[in-house]
Amino acid sequence: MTSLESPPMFSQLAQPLRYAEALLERFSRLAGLTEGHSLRQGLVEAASLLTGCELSQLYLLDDTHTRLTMAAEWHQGSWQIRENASLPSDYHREQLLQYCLCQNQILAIDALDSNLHDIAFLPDSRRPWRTLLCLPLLSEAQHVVGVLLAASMQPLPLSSFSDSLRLLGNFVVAQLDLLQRVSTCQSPVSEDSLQDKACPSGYGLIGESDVMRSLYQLISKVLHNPVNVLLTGETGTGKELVARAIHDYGFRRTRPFIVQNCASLPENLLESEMFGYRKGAFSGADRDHTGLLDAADTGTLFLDEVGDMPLALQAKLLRVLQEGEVRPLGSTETHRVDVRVIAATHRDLKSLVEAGSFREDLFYRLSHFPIELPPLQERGPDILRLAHHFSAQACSFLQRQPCRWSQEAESQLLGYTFPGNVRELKGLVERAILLCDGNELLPEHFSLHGAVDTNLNLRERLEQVERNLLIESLRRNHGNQTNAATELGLPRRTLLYRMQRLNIFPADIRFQEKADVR
Ligand SMILES: Nc1ncnc2c1ncn2[C@@H]1O[C@H](COP(=O)(O)OP(=O)(O)OP(=O)(O)O)[C@@H](O)[C@H]1O
Repeated sequence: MTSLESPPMFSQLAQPLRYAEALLERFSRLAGLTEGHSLRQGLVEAASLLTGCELSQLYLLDDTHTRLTMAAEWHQGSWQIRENASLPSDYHREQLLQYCLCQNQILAIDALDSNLHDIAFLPDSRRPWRTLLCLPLLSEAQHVVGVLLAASMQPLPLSSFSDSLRLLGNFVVAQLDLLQRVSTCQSPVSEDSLQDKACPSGYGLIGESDVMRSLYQLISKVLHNPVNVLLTGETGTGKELVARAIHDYGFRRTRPFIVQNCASLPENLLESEMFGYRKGAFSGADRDHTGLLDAADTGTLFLDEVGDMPLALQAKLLRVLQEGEVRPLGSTETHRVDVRVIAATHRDLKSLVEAGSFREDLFYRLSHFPIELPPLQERGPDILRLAHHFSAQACSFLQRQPCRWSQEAESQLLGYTFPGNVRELKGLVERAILLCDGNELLPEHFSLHGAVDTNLNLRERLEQVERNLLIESLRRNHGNQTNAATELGLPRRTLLYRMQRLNIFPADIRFQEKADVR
């Protein structure tokens, strides 16, 4: 007979082969479990029986990694149910757990001393706790996601179990993860698959509604044709995204794509940014500076908020569009550039032309090919496609499991008007993911002022609808009550009276206009 040598993992154990057999048996038992709670309980039972400890506990971090919860406990031969087993995010009172979790360090203490070690979180025992083992548990991605603890009143050599128990603990973590993934796939909400819903539908944009299909049609017409494009539509409808799509899928895709927001700089700075300057052009111009039009040469220049461009600069831009010529500040010479200009605005350029603040000739030059982006409200089921896409994106960014959507949360989104369009939806979903401790998104994770609450009676519901309409109009008019009143066909005094009656405050009118980092 050949004798089996004990692997190093078992070398310090008194009866390595018996232990290995028992461990194997636990592995195969746990592998057959298909319920999360039996797996968690199975692990603490195994840890206790394999080590001979009277106590074993499993702590797991929630999906947001802010709360550590005791997921199972085995004490004095049976599973325990403890209330309030959830610990605050810094686990500061449980220094031992904190050390193990935050440092990803195995902790084995042979002589526990309650004066030295803070062990108040351990359950009361007949005799003092004497030895303790804390093992950080890792996910497949090697992130610490929990702690397996074993404690005894006996002087046990607990460190000799640490490697094998850690393998068992990590195995259970992987099984729990698998079960969660399977349950997410089987949930009725995700029947038509999160993946399908989240898939970009055209040119990297999400949306399959008729209005979005018409948009893709228009985009396809200008991909290989260098006409100037004017993108219009409410704020947050995706104008910049479309501009990028036209560049990325068009014949200039390997060339530069430069973005300039015309509302973000004062006139002289905008001019020097766009056209560049020569050394000495103005005080402080101590060297030549290349402008954005040169940087975008052979590529695309995206001019956002073009309606805010000062009149003097509009004349210079017109010259670029007509002649392809640029003259930097402080230079007497012009040079040629080959730039495709895509302009965007959420303002009505025609009325700006009528008001004399936008040049008519530039308007016609820019709007060779106008594309209007539909407001989110007109995109029907795309609202949920986008919502699923943003939640999947946020979860993957946070390295957590995809969240399921409850039907109530979905209905609430569908009943909301989204004055900030896709940008607002994105922000709401990202916030909801952070607020969601479990893995199902519920209405309480969204603070939708405009959503219809089905518990209200008819009068209250009508008031809610009226309130939303007023807020929308005020937001559209940047808080200007006179303009909002005109838009709503009300005398201003009536608008003020209704605002007061419906408790509309300035804070309700403001919303995050530019949540995205450019
Ligand atoms: N169809 C879409 N699919 C996926 N994401 C979208 C879509 N439309 C917009 N977004 C996202 O919404 C956010 C706002 O889009 P974008 O900045 O392009 O809007 P905008 O119309 O240019 O806004 P503004 O007029 O305020 O400049 C971005 O994060 C963008 O990626």
